[in-house]
Amino acid sequence: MSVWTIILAAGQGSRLAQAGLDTKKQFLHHEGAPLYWKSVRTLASVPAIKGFVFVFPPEELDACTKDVESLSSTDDLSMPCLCVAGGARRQDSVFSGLQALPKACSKVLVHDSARPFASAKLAQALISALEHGAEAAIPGLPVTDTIKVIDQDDTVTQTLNRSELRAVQTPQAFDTAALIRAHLACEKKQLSVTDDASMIEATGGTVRIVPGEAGNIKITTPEDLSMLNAQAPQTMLPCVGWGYDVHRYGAGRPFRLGGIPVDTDIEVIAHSDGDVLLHALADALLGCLGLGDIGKHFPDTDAKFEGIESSILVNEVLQEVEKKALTITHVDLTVIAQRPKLASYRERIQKNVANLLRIDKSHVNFKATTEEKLGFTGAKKGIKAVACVSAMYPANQQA
Ligand SMILES: Nc1ccn([C@@H]2O[C@H](COP(=O)(O)OP(=O)(O)OP(=O)(O)O)[C@@H](O)[C@H]2O)c(=O)n1
Ligand SMILES: C[C@](O)(CO)[C@H](O)COP(=O)(O)O
Repeated sequence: MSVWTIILAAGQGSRLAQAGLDTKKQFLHHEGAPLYWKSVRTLASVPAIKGFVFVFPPEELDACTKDVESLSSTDDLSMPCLCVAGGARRQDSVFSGLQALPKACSKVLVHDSARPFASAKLAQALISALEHGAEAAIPGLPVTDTIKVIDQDDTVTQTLNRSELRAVQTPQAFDTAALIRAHLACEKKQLSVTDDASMIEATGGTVRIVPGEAGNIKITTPEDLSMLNAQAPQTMLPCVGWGYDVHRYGAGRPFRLGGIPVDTDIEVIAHSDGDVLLHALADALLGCLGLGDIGKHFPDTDAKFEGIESSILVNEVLQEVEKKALTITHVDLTVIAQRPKLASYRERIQKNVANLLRIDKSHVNFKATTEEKLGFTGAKKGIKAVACVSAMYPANQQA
């Protein structure tokens, strides 16, 4: 059985926008990734699931497609991820997703990215429920409030028998062909619905209920946002990484420090661009991550790093920082050189490193010193740099 999952992330989040939230809820940052990715991390562990189709707002499709590629490679997700543009209504977005499914996909889960806490066990139970011949299986919880029907004047017209009621959630599981048929039929009848199971019901199919999960809430209002933090209590622990690098002076690369070109006739011998400060910084970041050193990640025997800008190397290390949800808190950088004089570059280097690390410049300290004409720096044969990075990492993860 080939099961794919459609992750719906094309909504406008208008109820939260009205409450002043600038970012659409599916793109809120959560556990080091956009919220929509949380469900992928959960559902990818279900053996029957073979791929994902993401539905994004059309205006954000290109940027989101790149993000999905990068998240998928960071998480080593070994299954296909397709991205398509959604429509005005939820059901239009689902239909876009259905059209992107491969022919081999016999069953499909449709899931709101706004429900980030659905479990893999729930998805598995839904898939199993389909095996007994139903066109759809959906999670539902008994309602605990008494539900009244009202008219336009807010007058109660009926009290429903709550033992017959279920509050339904996503993911909802479907026989793919049946769901496509139901969508086409509802489109013809111009039927607007709030979930996909309603379409199966409207076209005479069978929808089974499996027990839903109390924690599987849909982030809809500002009150729900507090659940994001409540669900992920983050105890952060401190760590420190230290980096050191040396470059010899001689005919080679133009002098750069902290990503800034330095106006001097001194050149640096190097395989990369020879930015000794960014190399020390990259080593210190790798130190925090427990991932060795830049020699291991970017060997100077590899032609692809020849002449490479060191900020590119730092950016690659920063992807690891992101992956481990490390928060960089402070950076202290020291350059040791007899020449050139560097005092006038202090602010530019500080600002550039802060931009590179996406932290405030008040947390980047840059200083330069000499070794009183001693040693190889004193003899003006080369330059060295040391970097110290302080960071915080989530306690539930190795630094
Ligand atoms: N045109 C739409 C509308 C909704 N959704 C998705 O459907 C899920 C459930 O919808 P809802 O919670 O209503 O999200 P929004 O439509 O974004 O929120 P709002 O109704 O407040 O605008 C969300 O994951 C949302 O991204 C979608 O993909 N395409
Ligand atoms: C599909 C759903 O999550 C089931 O509860 C719900 O109907 C979506 O409704 P919304 O108004 O699009 O949030």
